[in-house]
Amino acid sequence: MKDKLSVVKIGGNVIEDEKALDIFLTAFAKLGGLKILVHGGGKLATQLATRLGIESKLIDGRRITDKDTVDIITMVYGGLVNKKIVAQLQAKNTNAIGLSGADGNSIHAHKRPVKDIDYGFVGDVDGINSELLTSLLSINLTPIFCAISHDGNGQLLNTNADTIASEIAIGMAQHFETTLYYCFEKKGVLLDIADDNSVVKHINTIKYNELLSDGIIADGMLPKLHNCFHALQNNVEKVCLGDVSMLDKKTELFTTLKL
Ligand SMILES: Nc1ncnc2c1ncn2[C@@H]1O[C@H](COP(=O)(O)OP(=O)(O)O)[C@@H](O)[C@H]1O
Ligand SMILES: CC(=O)N[C@@H](CCC(=O)OP(=O)(O)O)C(=O)O
Repeated sequence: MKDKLSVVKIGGNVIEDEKALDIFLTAFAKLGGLKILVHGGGKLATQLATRLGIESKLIDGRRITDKDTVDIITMVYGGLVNKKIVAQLQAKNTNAIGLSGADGNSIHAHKRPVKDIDYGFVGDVDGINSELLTSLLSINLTPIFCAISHDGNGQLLNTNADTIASEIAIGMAQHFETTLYYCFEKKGVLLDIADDNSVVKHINTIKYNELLSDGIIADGMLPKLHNCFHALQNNVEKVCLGDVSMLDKKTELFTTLKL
């Protein structure tokens, strides 16, 4: 029998709100068993870029990452957001260790090839160092990942945090019975985006295709669910989407995805 592992991705709107972040980190600290946290911080990167007079360009939610932008995301994701989360978890008695994909060669990627669009320094993940993560977990450290990978030739690469979370879950699924949680500000996948309680509780492949063709899934939810099914197709046991009460088991109202 494999041990259980939870890989949790925290959404951008939760990171931005100090109170919501504190509530989330309290729930994450209390979560039993082995766990890994993944965060982005896209909106904060856009805000810093604006303050520095650098324009942000996103296509379908993916950031065009030129040389200046890779510096900004390193400062914001790898620095500010990652270290704040680690410090706050230490205060909640969780021995967290902050990592980018370059640290311990934990997430290896290659620069996305230019097709119609040149995304610049954006990485598509080749694989994760599951042995390193297993060792860290075995000495009671909780890895906290930002949305940065590396190419092995000295280049840091920007990688969407939802993708980092699903790739970590896939890589770890060979060692652990892995559940992937996407924790954001909504209660789950909603049938009606204006109705917070219209949660679709169970989604399988057939339901997923129905929701897609009915146009119920839009914006950030499109790549998120793509990542979810990619994880399920690659040995991840279960994927759940919901707000913080999903994590501290205070509600049954969240979305569970299975193939
Ligand atoms: N059917 C849906 N149910 C829930 N959220 C949806 C749906 N369709 C689109 N969304 C949007 O997807 C967003 C979550 O994706 P994203 O903006 O990438 O956030 P995150 O930072 O949490 O990854 C929600 O804030 C919501 O506005
Ligand atoms: C390539 C790419 O688009 N990377 C994302 C990484 C951050 C992220 O995913 O943040 P959220 O989860 O808060 O949206 C970006 O720079 O916006």
